[in-house]
Amino acid sequence: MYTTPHFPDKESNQLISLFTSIFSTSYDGLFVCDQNGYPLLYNQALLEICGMSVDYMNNFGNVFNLLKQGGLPNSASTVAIETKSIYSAMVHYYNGKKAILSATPILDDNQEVQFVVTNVRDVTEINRLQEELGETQQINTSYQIALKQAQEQLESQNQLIYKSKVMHQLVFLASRFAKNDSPILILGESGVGKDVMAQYIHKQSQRKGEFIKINCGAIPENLLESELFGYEKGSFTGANQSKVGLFEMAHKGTIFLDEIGDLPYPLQVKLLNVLQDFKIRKVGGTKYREVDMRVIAATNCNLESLIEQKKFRQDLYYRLNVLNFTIPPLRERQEDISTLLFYFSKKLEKKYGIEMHMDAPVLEKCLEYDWPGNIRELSNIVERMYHMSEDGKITLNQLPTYILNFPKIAIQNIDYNTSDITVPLKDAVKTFEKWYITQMLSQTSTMQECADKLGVNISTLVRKKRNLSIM
Ligand SMILES: Nc1ncnc2c1ncn2[C@@H]1O[C@H](COP(=O)(O)OP(=O)(O)OP(=O)(O)O)[C@@H](O)[C@H]1O
Repeated sequence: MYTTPHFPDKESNQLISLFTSIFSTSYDGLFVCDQNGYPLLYNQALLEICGMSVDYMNNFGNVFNLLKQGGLPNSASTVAIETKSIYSAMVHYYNGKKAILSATPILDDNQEVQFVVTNVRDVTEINRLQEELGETQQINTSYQIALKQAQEQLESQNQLIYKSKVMHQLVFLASRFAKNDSPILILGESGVGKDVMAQYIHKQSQRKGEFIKINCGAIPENLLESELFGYEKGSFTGANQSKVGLFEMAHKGTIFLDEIGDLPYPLQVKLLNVLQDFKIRKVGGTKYREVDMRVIAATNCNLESLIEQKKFRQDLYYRLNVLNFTIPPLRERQEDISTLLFYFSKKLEKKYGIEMHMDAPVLEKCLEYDWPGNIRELSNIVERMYHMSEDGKITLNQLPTYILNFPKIAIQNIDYNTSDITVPLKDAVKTFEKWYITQMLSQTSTMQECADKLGVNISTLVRKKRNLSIM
């Protein structure tokens, strides 16, 4: 301690009152005991930190006994008395407070302990803040991991991007379907994302095997069977060695049968047999093998109408249709248009390194357009606009004219009494046709009945439905 010339006389009462106020105004607990651990002095802060009363302090005897009886969780004074040196420790009091104790022995001329002065600093709040900080850091780390995963997902191929409520509900349903092994039939127009959805279901499932995709319409009929089932060596001319089929490759995984409506009729019964007992036999083989696979099929055809036309087996339809959902066309989920525009432009920016800036009228036009090719078409348009633009700036000039001139009309809105007709005849006829067929479909129970009432044959109706994007 340092004093100045103004310091009062050592004997004065002023000095005692000065020390008393220092003691009582200290935020730290102060405790002074003699060489036997009997308390001599303490302050209010000490009582609050340790959770003790004046009565208790006056009557507990010495600190050694108190410690033995468990009245204190820890004591620094006793150690300082025994070791004659300064001792610090951390203590967690019974009232929940945490403190750092620092006990300093005061030695006489013979180096014997006369007193011990203990400083008790409440660190409960600091500890709490430290814990909070630790927790915040942990949360922060987990957010960073989640953000990184989201970023990786965005960068990886075949991502399912959506914002609309209807897609949220579908993805939720798909996640539930992913938990079991029943066949799933995914319906929807071309380019709506059936393939992406099938992959999503596989990723969400516990299936460790591969996701195998086959486009049933793209492989010639005579090759399809051997592709699906595999073949044994010598089973036909050119089969120089045996080949594993796609069903077998999908063992423990998922087989995705795209364009199932195009599966040749004779193969449909073979697929049905596989779906019933999950046993396959290679072409030219004699042995059956069990396959554990999940089957997801997809089509943009109206299977019910194909059944009516005897082009698709009803029993196979029932087997495939255990779980099903229809992915709506893009024009019915406008919220997804801007999200997908943003997603595809980010992908291009990443690939080519030039930022893309889209004028607001371009987005408006994209929202008005009906996207018959759905997301596939949207993705292609974004790519085209990007490559046609100068420095990534997209204006209406980069939009194809058919989107630019696309009429946003609804048949119900055409005013037949006005002379101010601006819609081209071709578009007006198309819009009317779409409205008329939709009305007729809603009033009839089968495609055949609808075709009969419209006076067209069923294949015309199917073609018109597809061309006019009628679901
Ligand atoms: N929700 C989506 N998010 C991001 N990309 C998508 C989404 N849906 C589809 N795509 C992309 O659009 C394209 C067409 O999707 P996909 O092949 O899944 O459609 P489909 O319905 O299976 O079409 P088809 O009936 O012609 O086989 C693909 O490039 C796909 O990556």
